[in-house]
Amino acid sequence: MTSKVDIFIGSIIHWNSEADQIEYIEQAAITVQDGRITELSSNATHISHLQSTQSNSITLLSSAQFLIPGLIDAHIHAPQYPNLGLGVDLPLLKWLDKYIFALERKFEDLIFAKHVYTKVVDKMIAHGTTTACYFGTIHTDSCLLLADIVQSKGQRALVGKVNMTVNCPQDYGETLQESLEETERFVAEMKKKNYSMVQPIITPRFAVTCEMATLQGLAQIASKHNLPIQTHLSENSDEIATVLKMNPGCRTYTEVYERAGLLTKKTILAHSIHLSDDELASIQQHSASIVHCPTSNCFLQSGVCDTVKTMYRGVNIALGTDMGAGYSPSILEVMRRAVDVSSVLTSCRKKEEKAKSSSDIQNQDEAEKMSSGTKLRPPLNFERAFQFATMGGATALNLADKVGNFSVGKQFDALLINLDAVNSPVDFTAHLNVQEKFVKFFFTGDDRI
Ligand SMILES: Nc1nc2[nH]cnc2c(=O)[nH]1
Repeated sequence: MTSKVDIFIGSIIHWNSEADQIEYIEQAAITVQDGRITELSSNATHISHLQSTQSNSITLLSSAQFLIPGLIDAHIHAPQYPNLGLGVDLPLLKWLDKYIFALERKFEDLIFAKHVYTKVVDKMIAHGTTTACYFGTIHTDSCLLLADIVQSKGQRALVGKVNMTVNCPQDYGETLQESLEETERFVAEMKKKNYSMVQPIITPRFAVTCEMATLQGLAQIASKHNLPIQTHLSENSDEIATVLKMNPGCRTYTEVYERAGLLTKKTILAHSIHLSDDELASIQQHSASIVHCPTSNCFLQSGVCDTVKTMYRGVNIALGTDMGAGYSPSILEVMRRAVDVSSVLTSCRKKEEKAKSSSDIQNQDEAEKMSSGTKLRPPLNFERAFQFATMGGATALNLADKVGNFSVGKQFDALLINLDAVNSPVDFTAHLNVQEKFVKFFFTGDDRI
């Protein structure tokens, strides 16, 4: 029996990993068999011989349309969705105490959990997130329910049961034994479900709410089942101070995770803002990834992650909404913010350099030369932000053989963008080339009321 072949002809944009650059193809043909890409051609004419075969369906994209890979949100708290946009008044630790722990506690109730989790997964899919890495809560059964909902809606995801054993509110926390036993139960139940799209991920919340014994116990479970790990790292200065006080033998926050055995090539470190060069080197040596969450970092006044430096240190970067910190369920919005915060960081650095060199050498002309010299790298560009949201995310989530771009052999995991759709923020004009179409899509947000 021959299987059905689908062919899509038109403009595509994706990250070409071999060339390490974005690829804009004006007239591509993607051939898909049983959900997998079997051919990608930049010259659509060669597929004419297939058109007569009955089992083929051919989709011709209009000049206003193009395909991009599905977007990847590598850090999102599903239970915090009801808090989206609320609680802008407090920094991280106070924000968790005031808004988040009380909300997450409610997910013991499976009816409430089903209501929120159905809405959040629908919302993510509506924003083009075809793959997500979710934090749940400490409640094993509601995390299993989240996995059921994700699978039933056809999203690809990693789902984590959160662990927190110290510095917890009275009514939202676990003992060390409960935490490890419930994690084993979560993993066992997920294995039984054997979902095609959803996998478990080990999830120590962060080193403020997990003492070394918890971190080590979870690292052992991850190693035993060969599972990925997600946690938060170096998001906020009070958080870092607390972690270092709790672990006096460690010089840095990253070292706490390293000593626990939590840094692996399947480890995803959300935020990772205030890292020293040594910490970046250690993350790079373990081939762990970081998740940049600029909307959340602005919202909680956490600081600015230097993505350009992180990238040049050889660390893989993904993007995350970090919902319900922040204000947006959209990875497209996160891409734009990543570009914005990097531009601001670069211009501040330029100013600092200029001030430093003018006070150093007391010579305005020299100062001018130095400030625009080679020391400073250019800020993040939109194409690299797109790489973070696609291949960067796929690499972080250990899914680079399945999603992230349109390489042959991967799943056909794609978004059809139509600039001419009803209520499109773009006034589409036919003369746009494929690159201009992409730039319009990238930068043209629209908040009409
Ligand atoms: N942004 C954010 N940071 C955290 N660090 C520990 N828990 C959280 C959380 O829920 N959100």
